[in-house]
Amino acid sequence: MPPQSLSDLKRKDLLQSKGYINAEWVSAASGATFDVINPANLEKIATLPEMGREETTAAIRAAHAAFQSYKKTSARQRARMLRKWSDLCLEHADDLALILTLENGKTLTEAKGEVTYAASFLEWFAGEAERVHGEVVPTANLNQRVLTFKQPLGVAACLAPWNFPIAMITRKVGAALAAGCTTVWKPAGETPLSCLAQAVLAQEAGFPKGAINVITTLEKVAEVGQELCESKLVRKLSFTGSTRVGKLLMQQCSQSLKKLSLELGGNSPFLVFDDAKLETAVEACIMAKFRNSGQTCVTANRIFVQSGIHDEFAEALTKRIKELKVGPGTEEGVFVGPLTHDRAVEKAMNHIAGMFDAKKHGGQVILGGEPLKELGGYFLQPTVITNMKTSMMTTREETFAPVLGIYRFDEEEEAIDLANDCDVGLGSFVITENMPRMWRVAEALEVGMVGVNLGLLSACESPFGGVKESGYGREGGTQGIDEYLAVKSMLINVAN
Ligand SMILES: NC(=O)c1ccc[n+]([C@@H]2O[C@H](COP(=O)([O-])OP(=O)(O)OC[C@H]3O[C@@H](n4cnc5c(N)ncnc54)[C@H](O)[C@@H]3O)[C@@H](O)[C@H]2O)c1
Ligand SMILES: O=CCCC(=O)O
Repeated sequence: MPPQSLSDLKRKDLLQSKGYINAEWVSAASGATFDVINPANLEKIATLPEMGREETTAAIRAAHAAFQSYKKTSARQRARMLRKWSDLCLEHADDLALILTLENGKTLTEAKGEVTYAASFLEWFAGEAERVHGEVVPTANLNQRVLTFKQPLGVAACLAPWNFPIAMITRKVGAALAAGCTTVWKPAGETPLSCLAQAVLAQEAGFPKGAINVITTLEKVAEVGQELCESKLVRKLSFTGSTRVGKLLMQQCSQSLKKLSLELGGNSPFLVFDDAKLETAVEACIMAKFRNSGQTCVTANRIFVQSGIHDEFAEALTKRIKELKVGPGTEEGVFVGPLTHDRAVEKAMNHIAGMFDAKKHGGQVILGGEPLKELGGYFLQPTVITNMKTSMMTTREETFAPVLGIYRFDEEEEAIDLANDCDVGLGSFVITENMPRMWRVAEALEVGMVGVNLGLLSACESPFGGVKESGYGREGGTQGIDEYLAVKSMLINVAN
């Protein structure tokens, strides 16, 4: 039987119930706490300090003090610590996955996949650390030489979301520490435990006192966020989460003109053309839609299907979705776990049956459409709606749930226009066997990432990020580390 509760952890010290500041596990000065809830059964699994401005300031100061010596470490030293941290993640993958499943809801299989994904960023940035270099630039003035080098920005605030709490923290922190920055982490209040477990492993990997600090908060998130944005000691802020909060953080960072990376909401189009292989289209759609129960920033949100394959695709997809088992992530065979919090269920139900609902506008719910209250947690039936119209709410806003709406189109240009008629542009998927079309469509889509004949856009080697209101900056890839570095140029007089 798979592990079921936190008492099944093999390494008990991975479960921490305090914040982490300057290499010490600390409570909130006020003594306030908040509870972490298992979304599969709504039971309390932990109680953590409700930290605010005071603890955030202390964490920033600790990171700033640590930066003075950490910035002088060699890239090789930093790479070795990152590699060790990566190895520790893989060694304790079962425990990390269990913590993740219990606080986020995703299945143990997916959680293990996320741990491997998280570790891959640490290994990737270990390599990148040693490849940071400047250039010698030819000059018109022969009495001068110009060269550049790159230096760490300073303290980096890393704000992780609840949908991928382990991988999003390593994607940010791995790059920051590789670059020579020190860090303050702010996990989402729903899922702080897996970040704290990562802090335990990072500490074990040898990162010095103050290089890693973790602030835990649920109710005081606005206060903590504001302090991280406004502090002049913080030189970089990286946030993954909603566009609403991303805009707020950008405003708050304007006073200190911090460098920002914002990986915000998406509304990924999934385009199936008549020439697609049916099985490829169905399997890619299952992955793109049902990974993490639809709570992924690149989740396929608008499924555009060409008329010639539309009915066959809708039928095959619905048949396949009926096979997906819904239940707690710790149960064997489950493919779709609960949503992570009650707001997610509410939002999805609004998209299906709210004021601007799909049903009212002529959508046909051909599968699901209701919460699964009898399961005891934040569960929703996997839902398929056909006859989708652009007037519906889910056309404009990502649903972030296992709700799949299918739109019909006739021409390639029409599909591109529909896909681009959107304020955000993060992920996209194109299913076609026609190579010239693949290029045409990929180049025309206003997004940061395109998946062709697959349903997953996640790889540490590939730059991850968006355009439009999906934010800016890239994480992972060769670009990821540059977000934490400043280029300095040096002009040298070589005249005799
Ligand atoms: N891009 C992503 O990976 C991602 C992640 C989470 C949510 N979302 C989108 O956002 C929608 C709403 O989700 P939600 O209800 O959790 O969103 P939200 O806007 O309430 O919060 C999003 C995240 O921002 C943090 N946050 C909230 N207010 C903050 C503040 N003032 N300062 C600093 N951090 C703050 C929260 O801890 C949370 O992690 C989802 O349905 C989805 O569309 C996207
Ligand atoms: O949801 C945000 C990140 C998902 C991913 O990296 O695949």
